[in-house]
Amino acid sequence: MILGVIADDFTGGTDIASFLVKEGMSTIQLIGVPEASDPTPDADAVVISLKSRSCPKEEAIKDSVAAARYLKSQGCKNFFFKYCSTFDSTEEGNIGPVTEALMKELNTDFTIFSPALPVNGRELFNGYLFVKGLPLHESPMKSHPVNPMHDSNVMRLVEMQSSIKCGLVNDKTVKTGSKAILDAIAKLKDEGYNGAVIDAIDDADLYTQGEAFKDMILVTGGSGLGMGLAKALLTSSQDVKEAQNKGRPNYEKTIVLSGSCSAMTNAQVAKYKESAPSFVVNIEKCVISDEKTDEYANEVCKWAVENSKEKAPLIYATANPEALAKIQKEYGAKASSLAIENFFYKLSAKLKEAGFKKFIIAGGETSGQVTKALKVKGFYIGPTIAPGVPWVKAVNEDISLALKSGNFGEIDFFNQAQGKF
Ligand SMILES: Nc1ncnc2c1ncn2[C@@H]1O[C@H](COP(=O)(O)OP(=O)(O)OP(=O)(O)O)[C@@H](O)[C@H]1O
Ligand SMILES: O=C(O)[C@@H](O)C(=O)CO
Repeated sequence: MILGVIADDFTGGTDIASFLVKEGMSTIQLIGVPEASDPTPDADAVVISLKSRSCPKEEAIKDSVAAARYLKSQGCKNFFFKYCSTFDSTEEGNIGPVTEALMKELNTDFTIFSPALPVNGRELFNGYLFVKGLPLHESPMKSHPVNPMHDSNVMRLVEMQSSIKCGLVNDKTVKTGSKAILDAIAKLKDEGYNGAVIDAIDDADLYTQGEAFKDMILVTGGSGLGMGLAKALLTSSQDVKEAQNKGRPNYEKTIVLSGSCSAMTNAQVAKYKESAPSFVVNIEKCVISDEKTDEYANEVCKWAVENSKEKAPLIYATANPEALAKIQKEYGAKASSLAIENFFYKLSAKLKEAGFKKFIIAGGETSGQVTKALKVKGFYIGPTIAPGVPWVKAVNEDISLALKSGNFGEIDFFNQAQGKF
């Protein structure tokens, strides 16, 4: 194994995995930490996807350290803690605490924070994160249902969450080259820093970062750095098609499930509804009780079977910021999001029983629930649908999935995913 990745959610895991595969690294993604007795994964890169992004820091630390220990036991020397390119972690978030715990576990005294993903509009300049040209706290991320972002300064976010003293390597230094980056880090270390945010405004910056950090035991960041690191770590050129083969999708009964309320998913849902059968989830029916949710999931599954024609039917809870604020006021933010997640969990198990084999899912948490319900243990990473969204094929079931991060993909994504790959 060349690289071990600990991803804090499912779509985040498939996102980085797709960039690794695109550089020619054969990659397998595992759901949660495997048992020691499970077969050793045979791939250049192993991505362990957790569901730790929004959970209390103690739980996130426990799961992330367990993942690091497993990777270590498989001979891994290069570790990557993958979180969202929009940081998705408020003052109370766990990126800082998990990073500190991983540094301790891996016995290293310095790491870097590099969330940028320019191909999807997430750029870092002077330590400030921008989303499609807007500072993070002014972007649609300000009204995220679980992690609303109110600060765009990544150094400040890291220091608010942890005891890491976090400096900056700015874009001017990155553009000077990998040696300049390492010199800047040596200087920061002398000044007592044990972490640094690294700017990147384009892919070239990320390849330079990969070159600089290929010998760093632990790096943290988004899938952009994964691309840079994969290129730097691979010693010979690889056959990308070959690396993607095991993850190519089957062509069977397909369903689209959307539990993301991101701006892009709202637009994608609106577009897809124009030409495909669609069903909007009634939150009221999901908050009453587990039993009622189960009954409701049966009803919705029946609708999906009856409406499974040429185009895959869409079932969505996706709401715009105003509608979401109203729901959250009425039922509570946590209670409503958990109720929707529980609904998608129940529904997907029923859809599988009803013969659906291809799942296109929007939203990281939602993908986590669906994957769990489908009893998928891991995936082979296949061809890319949009930057950061590959088709993946379950290692233990005849099921293909496209797990889309909330804001990823173009407006016609749900149609594109149903094309030929
Ligand atoms: N109508 C709704 N009312 C309340 N909560 C909702 C509604 N629709 C979705 N949610 C909740 O919002 C959350 C969306 O998170 P999810 O991770 O699935 O999407 P995302 O944050 O846009 O994606 P990503 O993490 O990949 O960027 C989930 O917990 C989901 O249950
Ligand atoms: O980094 C990203 O933007 C995505 O992989 C993600 O983590 C969103 O859930």
